[in-house]
Amino acid sequence: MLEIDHLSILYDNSAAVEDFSLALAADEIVTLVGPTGCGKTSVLRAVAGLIAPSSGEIRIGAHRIDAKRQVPPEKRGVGLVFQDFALFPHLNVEDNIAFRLKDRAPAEHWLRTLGMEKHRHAMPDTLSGGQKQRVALARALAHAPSVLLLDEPLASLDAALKAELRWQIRLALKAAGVPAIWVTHDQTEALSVGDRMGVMRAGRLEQLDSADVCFRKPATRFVAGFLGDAAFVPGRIEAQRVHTALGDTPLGDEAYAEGAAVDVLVRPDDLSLRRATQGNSLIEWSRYEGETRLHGVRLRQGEQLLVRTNHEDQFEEGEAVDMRICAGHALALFERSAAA
Ligand SMILES: Nc1ncnc2c1ncn2[C@@H]1O[C@H](COP(=O)(O)OP(=O)(O)OP(=O)(O)O)[C@@H](O)[C@H]1O
Repeated sequence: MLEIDHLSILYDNSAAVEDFSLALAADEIVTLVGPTGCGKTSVLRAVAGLIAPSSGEIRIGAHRIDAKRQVPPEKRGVGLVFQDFALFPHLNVEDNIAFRLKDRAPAEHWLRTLGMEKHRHAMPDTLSGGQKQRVALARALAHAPSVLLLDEPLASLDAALKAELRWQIRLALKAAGVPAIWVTHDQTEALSVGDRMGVMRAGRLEQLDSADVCFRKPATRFVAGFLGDAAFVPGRIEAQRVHTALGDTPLGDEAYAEGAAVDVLVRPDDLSLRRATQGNSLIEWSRYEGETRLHGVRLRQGEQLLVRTNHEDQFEEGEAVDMRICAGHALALFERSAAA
């Protein structure tokens, strides 16, 4: 059990984390994302016991930690997995995993579960990055932590390995039933492996929700833009629909007065393109992405929007097109007066 209650962390009187609250459910994985320097690692360091809270309280099982009451890191039952693996270079794989364990059965279990059985006698410097991270994870889980903290665990691995390993890590955490905070710079990772995700900005948690809610209904324009390409198209509420120059879309469950002026969050896959000599836009550029193509499309009134289409939809630079909102779901709305 981990509860973080109104945590603030100051370094030299400068706030790195402000009023941060998070309670993890029994086997819940929460990913933490945000721009560099927003305070993600500081939250983990405070939970691990490497720094003290300046104010607020952290509860880990029966331990209560605040500015005045500290609990040494080794007594907290917190497991750590870092980007740089932090394996003991002089111990082989199985001894790394079983380090300081009286009963080696959990080490054996996680060695096998994470597919490292045939490497049990290998030394760390003979392993690939992905294998090292499996060993680090196996070691952390073999010690039965009450909570696991992962700080950029996949940052030093290549893209294909990242995609495979992040899912293996999620499955292992779920099998272990251990709650975890998983810090990452990678939006795709944050969106795919967490039960919930927290988006931080300048020390504060700006949104804490499921990935789907954060992506589709971001609490702020910052969250909208941080999690993917985002354009804000002016719209007006009329007869329970949102009307824009690119067509109209259903109104969600937000309460907006008839006639209200809004900005509609439009992502590249919410738009479609159709060749039309008198269309509302011109193709400025197109980029092949494999399964899809990304197009920079300029409205005749001036603004450029990004549109993602199937790879079969090819357009020439300068070609006239009609750009329309094609999303079937309600798009997120922001008050027109809200500051960007
Ligand atoms: N030991 C320290 N002393 C002084 N300032 C620090 C210290 N550690 C971190 N900071 C500052 O606190 C802020 C938050 O840092 P932190 O490492 O928690 O951010 P982060 O979101 O993890 O960043 P990154 O994504 O780059 O790892 C930053 O402004 C950083 O410069």
